[in-house]
Amino acid sequence: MSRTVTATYQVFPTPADMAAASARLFASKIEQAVAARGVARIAISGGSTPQAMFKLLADPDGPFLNTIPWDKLQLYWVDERCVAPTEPESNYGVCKELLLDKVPLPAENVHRMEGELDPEEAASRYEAVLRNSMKLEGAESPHFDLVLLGMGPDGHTASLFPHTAGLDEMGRIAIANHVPQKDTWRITLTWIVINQAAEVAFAIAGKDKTDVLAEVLTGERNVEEYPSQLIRPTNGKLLFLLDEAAAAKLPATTEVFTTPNGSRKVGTIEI
Ligand SMILES: O=C(O)[C@H](O)[C@@H](O)[C@H](O)[C@H](O)COP(=O)(O)O
Repeated sequence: MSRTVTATYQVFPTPADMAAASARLFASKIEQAVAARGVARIAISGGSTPQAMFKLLADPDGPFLNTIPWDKLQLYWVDERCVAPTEPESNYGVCKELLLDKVPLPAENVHRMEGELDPEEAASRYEAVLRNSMKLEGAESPHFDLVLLGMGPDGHTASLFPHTAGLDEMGRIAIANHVPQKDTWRITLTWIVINQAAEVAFAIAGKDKTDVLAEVLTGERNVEEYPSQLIRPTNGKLLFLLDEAAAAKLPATTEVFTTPNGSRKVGTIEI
């Protein structure tokens, strides 16, 4: 029996409630990390799910913009499409529009993957960015305080898609991964690096994720088919922030916990 970890899942009524929980987690991890070490290192994913969180973090009337110590945050990406930062598919470009252009996060604290470059060159350069910014030596691995992930309806996370070579990369920090399903290349952190984080949180919403999430969390282990199953933090916490739709086929939650916006359901699963 290989190593298992306890995944905690918190279920919120709507995608907006789940996004609010993601924003609270983002802010609280920064506060905790800065209190402990004077700096917070967070890696974020792209796609559509994080966009509501970006808007909440940047909201001038919200609880985050003027309370997060932005100058103490070092922001990284989990993955990037191989496009220029000005393209609509760019994970960095979307985050820049919705968040970076609206918050006082110093430009030198923003570490984007250079999707406009040759994929392998971009991956190598990103490894150097991580090594330099985290002052890594030798074979030291990056340690993020938080890695925020999404999950595709095919069970991929980051840009680790089913049956792609990236799933077998164990010795690198960041790689170029060819994704035949999309006839494209992506730049992505490896699952080995993601699992070194102090906390990994999936933010997942929508009925198109119901079946795949149930497979990932309660089905047979099949990481080639469901790469999200590779995410089992070595010493960290694994959290799933879900809306009711995405969580519909998970075991009924066992407890209720309260948030600023009311009580929420929580469950745990060994994976
Ligand atoms: O570059 C990306 O697209 C993401 O990093 C990817 O892994 C994303 O998290 C999932 O595809 C879910 O995407 P949605 O949030 O759009 O469902």
